[in-house]
Amino acid sequence: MTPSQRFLAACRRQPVDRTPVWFMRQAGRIFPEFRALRRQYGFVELMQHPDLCAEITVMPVERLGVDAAILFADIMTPLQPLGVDYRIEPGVGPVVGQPLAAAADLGRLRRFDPREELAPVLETVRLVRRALGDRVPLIGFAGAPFTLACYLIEGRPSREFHRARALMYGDPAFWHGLMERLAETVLDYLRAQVEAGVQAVQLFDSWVGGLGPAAYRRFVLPYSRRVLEGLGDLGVPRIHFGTGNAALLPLMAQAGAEVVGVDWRVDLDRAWEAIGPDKAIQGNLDPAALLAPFDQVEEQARDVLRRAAGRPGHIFNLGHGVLPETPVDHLRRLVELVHRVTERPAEPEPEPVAGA
Ligand SMILES: Cc1c2[nH]c(c1CCC(=O)O)Cc1[nH]c(c(CCC(=O)O)c1C)Cc1[nH]c(c(CCC(=O)O)c1C)Cc1[nH]c(c(C)c1CCC(=O)O)C2
Repeated sequence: MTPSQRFLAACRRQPVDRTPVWFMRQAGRIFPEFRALRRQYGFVELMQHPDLCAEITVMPVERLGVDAAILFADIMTPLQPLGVDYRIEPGVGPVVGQPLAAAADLGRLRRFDPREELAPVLETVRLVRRALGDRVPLIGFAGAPFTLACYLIEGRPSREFHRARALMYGDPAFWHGLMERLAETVLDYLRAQVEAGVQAVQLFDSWVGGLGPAAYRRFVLPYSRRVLEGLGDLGVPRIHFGTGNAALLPLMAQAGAEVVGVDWRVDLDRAWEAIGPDKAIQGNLDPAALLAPFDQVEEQARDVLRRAAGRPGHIFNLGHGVLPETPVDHLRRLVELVHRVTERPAEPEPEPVAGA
């Protein structure tokens, strides 16, 4: 098995020579070169430069030795052609110019072809595939309809997304109309990424943990399912990630992905029981552990691996994105540790059959 096959094999719960590892938010923020670029370009402007985005995407593969690259873009990227004006404010996050408040606002959302209006992102995919060759696969991604709806309604990051949740219960016609448009947009965008060459996709539902299971089932699951099932004919593994509420895991596992990404608030073995043995699992080291001395990182990482117990279908990752102040060297040593601890003897070559 070559390193290039490890990640995709684990997504399909096939045996691997070492547990594959990559980190959410590995592209950008932790590298000084990225911070220098950001002094030159606004985040949205940077998206118009496929050559630079490709370079940022490939950087963690070279520096950290991870088993997959993730496209450098943002969950907000497809919202601009949809007609939503936003900026990324350093230290805050996405800020939307005119948040949506009622069904009448849905008329502001445009229909668009991602192949045309997000051409620079798709060009980044093609450049990265060329640069990586068969070293490691490239993961594409999008924000899930719920998490995007939260930003569109609140207008900026919020701890609990009260306004979004209130509108969800109080104006279901608006809510379902918005979720339908977002599901359609995200599906079309992800299909375009796969056509351009991404080899797996991750749907980020970062803020979904603010909901309980009944609300999730009614207001969110149908739309995440529409996106994930709508990719089914393309044959690429689908990863479905959410944070904050382990009680949602059995429902998230029903949305149509092969892999469920779990945060650090649940033990990996318990999470695997919750999603079922027919799913692969991704996670779940606490990103804050990486700010501690490396012997603590090692202890926490070994605990995750012990709970995975060598079962096929574990992709090592953090429970959420890499924190910006994480020492790059800790990440590099963590990749090496996961590979070393999980190394399995190569499968013996089958004996040639005499006379065949
Ligand atoms: C909620 C969310 C966002 N963006 C994303 C999510 C889902 C994952 C998660 O929950 O962490 C996803 C994302 N954003 C970015 C990527 C690129 C690939 C990667 O490294 O994983 C990915 C996969 C680049 C980025 N997206 C952003 C940056 C920092 C931009 C800057 O330099 O100002 C990067 C590298 C901006 C952004 N974009 C967002 C926030 C909250 C912020 C600001 C805070 C931050 O730095 O994380 C929204």
